[in-house]
Amino acid sequence: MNTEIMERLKNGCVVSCQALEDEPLFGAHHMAAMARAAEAGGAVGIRANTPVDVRAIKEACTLPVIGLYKKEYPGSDVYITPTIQEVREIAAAGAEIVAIDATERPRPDGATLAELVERIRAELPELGILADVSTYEEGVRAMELGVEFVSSTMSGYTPYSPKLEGPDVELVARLAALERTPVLAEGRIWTVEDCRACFQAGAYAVVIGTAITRPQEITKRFVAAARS
Ligand SMILES: CC(=O)N[C@H](C=O)[C@@H](O)[C@H](O)[C@H](O)COP(=O)(O)O
Repeated sequence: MNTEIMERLKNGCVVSCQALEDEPLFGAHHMAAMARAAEAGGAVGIRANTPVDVRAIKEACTLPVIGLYKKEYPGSDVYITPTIQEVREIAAAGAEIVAIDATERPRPDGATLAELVERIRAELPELGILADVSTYEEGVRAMELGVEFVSSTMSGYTPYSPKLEGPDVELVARLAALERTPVLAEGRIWTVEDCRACFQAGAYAVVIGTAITRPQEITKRFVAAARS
């Protein structure tokens, strides 16, 4: 992929602008506004779900977009851009990078991670690949496949990864120590201290979602604090 875009992400904050159908801010218009706010605040990139949101965000701001397409298929637990079909749609919407599930769980179409990566390279050679992993072993495997980025996104969301309150800083540190593929820290980054800890652990960039773009969850935390 374009190395200039990789450089733009370095040492920066990526804001994940996602709202599912059952959330108050669902809709491409809201997500595009969130992306503009993130850009105004100095974010270096946006992470966004669905082709329609990616397209609206590309029109609304100038930042590189890490696109994903959450889709559930019967019989598979993999839901982040599970097959080549979703990858194609995300690329067509204008994302420079696609985030794919890179856990060891079986994909809905039976393809292995290696096969999916190979297919993306053959069909969409300009597209960067970000591997969403939940463990060190999955991160190493993704690095071996030559992806552009590995992210700690899935740590805490597979049955075999640790359930932590904050980000999995240790996973980021172990993968970053390999000095092989840029490692993004993602998942449950709630505070500036979390963010600093991830950079200190060697993160190439940090992805913050809920703490910036899910007001109902932010409200819940304050409400809980008010009652305690
Ligand atoms: C596990 C999973 O499906 N994570 C998703 C990945 O795109 C999103 O729901 C998260 O919001 C995103 O990773 C950012 O994390 P946080 O919102 O915790 O800052």
